[in-house]
Amino acid sequence: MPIDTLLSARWIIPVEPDGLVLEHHSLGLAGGRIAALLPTAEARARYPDAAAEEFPHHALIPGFVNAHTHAAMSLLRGVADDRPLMEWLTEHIWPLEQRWVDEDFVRDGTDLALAEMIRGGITCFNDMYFFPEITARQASLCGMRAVVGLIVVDFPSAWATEPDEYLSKGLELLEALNGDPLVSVAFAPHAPYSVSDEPLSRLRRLAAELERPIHMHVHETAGEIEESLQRHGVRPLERLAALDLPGPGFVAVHMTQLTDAEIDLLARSGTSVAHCPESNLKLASGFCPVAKLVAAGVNVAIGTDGAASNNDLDVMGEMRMAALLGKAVAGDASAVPAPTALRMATLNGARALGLDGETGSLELGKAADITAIRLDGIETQPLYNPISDLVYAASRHQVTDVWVAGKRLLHKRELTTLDAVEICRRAQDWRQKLMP
Ligand SMILES: CSC[C@H]1O[C@@H](n2cnc3c(O)ncnc32)[C@H](O)[C@@H]1O
Ligand SMILES: [Zn+2]
Repeated sequence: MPIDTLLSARWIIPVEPDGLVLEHHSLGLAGGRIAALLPTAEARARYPDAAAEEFPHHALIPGFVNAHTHAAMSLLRGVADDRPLMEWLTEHIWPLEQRWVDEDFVRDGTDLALAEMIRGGITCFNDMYFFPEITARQASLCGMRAVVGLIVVDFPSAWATEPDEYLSKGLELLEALNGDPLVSVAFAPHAPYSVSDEPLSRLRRLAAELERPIHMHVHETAGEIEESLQRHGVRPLERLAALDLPGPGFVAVHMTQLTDAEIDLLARSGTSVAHCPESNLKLASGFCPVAKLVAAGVNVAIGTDGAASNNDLDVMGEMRMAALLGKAVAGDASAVPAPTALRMATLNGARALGLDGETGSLELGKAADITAIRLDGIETQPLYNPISDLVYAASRHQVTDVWVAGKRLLHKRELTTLDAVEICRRAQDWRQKLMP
């Protein structure tokens, strides 16, 4: 296919190979895919007919992958701050969800999250929430890449009443999305403490048969371990291992409580960890031992969690926090260096979701999921090393342009497929309803 678009930038950071920074290079796109990566002078001579765009002060990087979120919870941002997980969930969030969550809530909350994520350079998110068909529809309408969770939980909600119904509705969605180029599904049992063995075994069999990932909160707090020891006589991961859940398609979210033997189990099984440092800090859940996991060979990705426990959907911010916190927890300033943090926020997220053949790095043949970040402002001067600036100094406000599968969703900080004014108006309506 002939090159249709040439994006020329001061820096291109492909993420694979690790740490590489290319100066004055261009990406050639063809039909929404990366078809060329070469020095700009050569690219201009070779592809004179391509639509050319210059990014003279920018780095082009792979779009960020948000490996764990609850997009629609953006409408609950700030409703119950400064509480620990179980009090936050059982006394505030779950009652609000029982009262308010319906198709309209998920539509408007997802749109708000999509707008925030795109403006933050995110091109793919892994979601877990009620009414996943609405999340899938909204992601698809705006052109975002998404993995939508087929949720399973023992308690009833406005979406389904019991595990069998959650699973059968989920399978209907899987069928409806079959062949969708941007939106796919993962099985998403909520947590070990909220899903019983029987539905876990059933979804584990389905996930293997249908080759879909499993996405679950695991070992989020010390209280979760205590409760499992009392109820089941074993720690949650041991129970999940007995049910054969850990494996290359398993995405374990949080993982703040880990023994060395458990880290070994994660590494041996090929399980990915979705690290959500800001949510873990805000709920005082604990610290994920990222440096130990990386050293053991575990694929560590980065998630924001929902906006009700964070309170933003900013993967760049999480990437910086992951690098800083990783060093502090390890007691080693060389732990989680900047290129590792950038890889966690991009390619490792794609790998956790089984999408590393498609996205997560700027490599030939992959989808053109690209983020442009301007690095000539005061905040990133003088610039010695663009990867250092991206991780330790820059912020999401420097993101100017975002493409998913070659389609530009953000142009000079303006959303091209979402109506920002209408999204804010609807968010305000919800605020009025929830807290009149
Ligand atoms: C079954 S839909 C997802 C469910 O998860 C809740 N949730 C949001 N953040 C967290 C978290 O950090 N730990 C556990 N559960 C969380 C959300 O409110 C939905 O009810
Ligand atoms: Zn979560």
